Amino acid sequence: MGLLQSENTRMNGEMSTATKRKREDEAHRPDLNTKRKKLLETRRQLPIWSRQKDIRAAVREHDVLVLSGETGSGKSTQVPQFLLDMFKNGKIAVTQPRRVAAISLARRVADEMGTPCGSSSPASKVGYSVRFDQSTSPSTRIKFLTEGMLLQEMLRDPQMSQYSCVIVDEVHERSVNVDLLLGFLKQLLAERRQSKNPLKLIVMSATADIEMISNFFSKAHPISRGHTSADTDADEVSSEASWQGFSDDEADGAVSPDNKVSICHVEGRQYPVKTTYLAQPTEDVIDTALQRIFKIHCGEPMPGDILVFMTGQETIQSLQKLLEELAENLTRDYPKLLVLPLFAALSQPAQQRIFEPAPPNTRKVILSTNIAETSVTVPGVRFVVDTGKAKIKKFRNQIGLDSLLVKPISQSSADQRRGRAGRETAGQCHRLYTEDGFQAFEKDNTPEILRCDLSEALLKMKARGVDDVLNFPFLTPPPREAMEKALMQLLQLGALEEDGKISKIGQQVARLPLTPSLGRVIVEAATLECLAEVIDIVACLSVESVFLNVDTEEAKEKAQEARQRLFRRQGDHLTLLAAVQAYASESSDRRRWADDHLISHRAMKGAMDVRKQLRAQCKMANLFPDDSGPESDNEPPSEAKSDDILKAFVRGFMNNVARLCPDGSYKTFIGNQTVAIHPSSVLFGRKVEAIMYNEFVYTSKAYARGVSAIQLRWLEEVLGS
Ligand SMILES: Nc1ncnc2c1ncn2[C@@H]1O[C@H](COP(=O)(O)OP(=O)(O)OP(=O)(O)O)[C@@H](O)[C@H]1O
Repeated sequence: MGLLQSENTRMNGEMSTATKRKREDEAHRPDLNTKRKKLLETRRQLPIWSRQKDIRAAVREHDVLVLSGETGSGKSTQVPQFLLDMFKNGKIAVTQPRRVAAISLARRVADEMGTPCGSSSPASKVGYSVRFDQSTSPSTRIKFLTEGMLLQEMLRDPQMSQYSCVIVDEVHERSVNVDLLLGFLKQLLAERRQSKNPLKLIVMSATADIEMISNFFSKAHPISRGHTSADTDADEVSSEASWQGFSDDEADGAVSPDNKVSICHVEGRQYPVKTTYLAQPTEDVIDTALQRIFKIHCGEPMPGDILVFMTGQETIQSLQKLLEELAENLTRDYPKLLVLPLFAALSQPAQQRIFEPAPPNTRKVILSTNIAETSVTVPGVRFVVDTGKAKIKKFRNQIGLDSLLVKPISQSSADQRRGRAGRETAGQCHRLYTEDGFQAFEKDNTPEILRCDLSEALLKMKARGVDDVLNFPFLTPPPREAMEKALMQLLQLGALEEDGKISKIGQQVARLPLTPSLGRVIVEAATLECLAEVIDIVACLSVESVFLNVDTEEAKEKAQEARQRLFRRQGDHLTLLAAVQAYASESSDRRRWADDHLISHRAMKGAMDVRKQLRAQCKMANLFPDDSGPESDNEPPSEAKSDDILKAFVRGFMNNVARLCPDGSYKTFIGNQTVAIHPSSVLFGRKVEAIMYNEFVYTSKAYARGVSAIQLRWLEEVLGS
């Protein structure tokens, strides 16, 4: 009876929650509708609007459409909506290179369609899926995903049966993931062509090599005709009803499956962007950026936010500090400045702050890496300041590792950056390099597949059943040597069997949203029964730096004192664990605790999010010893467990081990390169038998970051296992 009663109460509770949600949905509906109607006016002005019939016809005609069009012409937001009615029985997937774009586009398209976004309501038609954050509903019809997430989905459902159409957006970025996706999709198109559920593919970009992509899929059949935003075809957009219904008779089912490719080009951009260059190259780009930002701020009328493209987190944070100091001295004659950073390691909510309007009489200045370069529209931005540089991942053969190097961007990237202005009104793009400098940039981005470690890509291919990776249909085949190296690494990790087939461990690693090395660490930790602790550390490694940078001597002393209790003599990994555990067990005021310890509260919140997601994923994969998941949250590990934690890391990072040499330097096992412990490490200045590190960075010299002391005999032990 008691059970029944509580069951009843639970059901009543559920019913009332469902009813409440329905009521809330209904209460919001007029709002959503008003917003939709208002946005419809804006959408009608987009250059792509008048091309909807062409685009639908092209999709109907062939399985593949390659669509090019200026930045801001409306590709990412409009094409999925144009096609929605053609695919009544399946979803549309839209891939993006980065999560910030996937989320903001999902929100925008949901607003344009007058539907709630993501998991906020079971009726929501638009959702998104990015690493560590999935937000969809049972009614999702259009799903924005990062390329990596679609690849993950492909492992679970190789036929991608839930999708009738895949849109691969911003293909010019040529990440490894996009190249892999195109190869898989080419194979899948052929397979599904024979089935009752054929697949359609649309590949889009403003700056990609259209011919090369269309040749990859097949011979091209151009259907393009010159068209500008002024050529609006009145019939097509005459009323809201025609937009809603799309019941034109060519719609459903009328497909002509073949392996030909349609090409469509949308001409015209909505608003002009004035581009300026420096007369002379600059020596100090941060200082030049600072001056330019203030020149715009003090000289240009409000409103008008500024988006600045920088190289990475460190340069962003130093410019942010300078800007904020100077902004304090501005007289009341000028508006206030609100400086917002944007880089990949920032937590999702912190990234989303850039989309919120600035307070009254305040100009937003967003300091971003290239993650805001494509696809995003930051409302309010009129001015783009481009330093012309980015951090690029490059595989260094000698040391067998990826490292990040600061390099000039490509012309295509520069045009994408410029394209972030002129989206809501006329804009300006301030290029902090000369016009000759621009001409000297490479035309397109070098495909990542030609310059980075391929182990993650190859593991994904193996997990998807591609055994003969050397003969995979790559858009640009990577060098054979790089492939062989990656296969060797996977073999070392135990992710492949001797015959090259994926192992059970490999399958487990491939399903985790982590690099093969970190994934292998997790699987090893499960065996060594220290999974909860290792997840805490991996969570910290997946977010921005947890320990705040301190630059003055005084701040350094203060930090040293405050953090003393957290520091572990074994190095950074166990120190991070101590920090997460102390933060998680702080029950009164976590923010104050973080401030007192000069720890980033934002990073810690992000790490807690990642920890939650990773725990759930490991539980699903039965990696915890029992069903219950991690037992205790915050118990400091014993000495033996601490060793096991580090051994788990050694298993995944065997190639990142260096031993102490008689001259006091550390030399890598592979490549015999000298590597110094980074000043940010708790091991900085210490001499230990050997070190293991997560990252290799090359600035003034070669540094190891994320470092712990290890014993050389562990290597044998770990390899033996
Ligand atoms: N979040 C937003 N807020 C305000 N306006 C937006 C937003 N998202 C899109 N828009 C408007 O819609 C237009 C089209 O955006 P969309 O992303 O579809 O263009 P695109 O052709 O894909 O551009 P790109 O190649 O630069 O990604 C923008 O120029 C802007 O006017």
